[in-house]
Amino acid sequence: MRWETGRWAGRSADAAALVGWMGAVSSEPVVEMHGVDVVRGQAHLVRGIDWTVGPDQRWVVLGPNGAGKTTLLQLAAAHMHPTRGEVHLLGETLGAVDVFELRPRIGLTSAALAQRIEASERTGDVVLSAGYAVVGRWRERYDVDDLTRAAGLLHQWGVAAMAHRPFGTLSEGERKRVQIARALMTDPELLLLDEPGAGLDLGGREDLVSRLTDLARDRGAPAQVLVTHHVEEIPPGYTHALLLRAGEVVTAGPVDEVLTEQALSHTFGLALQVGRADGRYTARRVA
Ligand SMILES: Nc1ncnc2c1ncn2[C@@H]1O[C@H](COP(=O)(O)OP(=O)(O)OP(=O)(O)O)[C@@H](O)[C@H]1O
Repeated sequence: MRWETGRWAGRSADAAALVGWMGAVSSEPVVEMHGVDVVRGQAHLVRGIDWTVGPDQRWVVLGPNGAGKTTLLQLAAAHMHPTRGEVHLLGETLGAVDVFELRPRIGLTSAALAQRIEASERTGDVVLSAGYAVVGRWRERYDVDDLTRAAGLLHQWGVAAMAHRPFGTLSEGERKRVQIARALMTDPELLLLDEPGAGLDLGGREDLVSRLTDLARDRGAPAQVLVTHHVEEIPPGYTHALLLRAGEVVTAGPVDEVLTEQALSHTFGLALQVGRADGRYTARRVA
């Protein structure tokens, strides 16, 4: 397999400039949802969703447990179809496109995906096998470009030293970074991160936020959507926010305009005091 551009590994200054120029030229939305409902039995998982993600935008999706965040991400990953409404991804329409052709263009990390990785799988293979959208090596063939790209991503995400170790022996923080490297392996146009900070200690979270900040600020990087429960996990460089409560959008737009005390308090159903320093947010209950 081959990739046309080496966005992440060993990119030259000329190539970086070219990618930046191409990003500026292509302003087509990567995600567009209109009036989207997902219904299971009597339950509305999400309702009336209107949402557009541009190619150079970085979105955080915030909301309490059960708000519908994972459902929204599953739609954006082409892993779920809407019950009503329209979902357009990378210029294609869900329901009128072969999702198996669409999915390699979208990088996804989620707890459900992580659970499918065998503990005995070698860490390097976890990243490498993303090119075939499989978990676990079998009889796929990889060329030197594949190996170079996987090695570059393992290095970029600080897990190169563990490439030969079984995935199950890695710490939670290391596993999270390996999953992001895997999600980037196919050079996706859209990167979806479902709670990448879950289960990390303070050091692990800070390390992840700092790496995600670098990725957010990389002009050649894909559009990004990060789901979290915690404003502390929002990497500086994220441009937009969508607040979700009981399956409905509370508000969505530029991050500074959306993350107000009023909107966050309504979203989480408790009075919150919100702080911001050096591009990072904090929130705590009003005493
Ligand atoms: N198949 C289903 N049938 C009925 N209800 C469902 C189904 N799948 C999910 N739900 C419900 O839909 C709601 C939204 O679920 P979703 O996983 O999208 O929320 P979430 O915001 O990601 O939650 P969390 O933060 O806890 O992960 C939840 O109340 C969940 O119980």
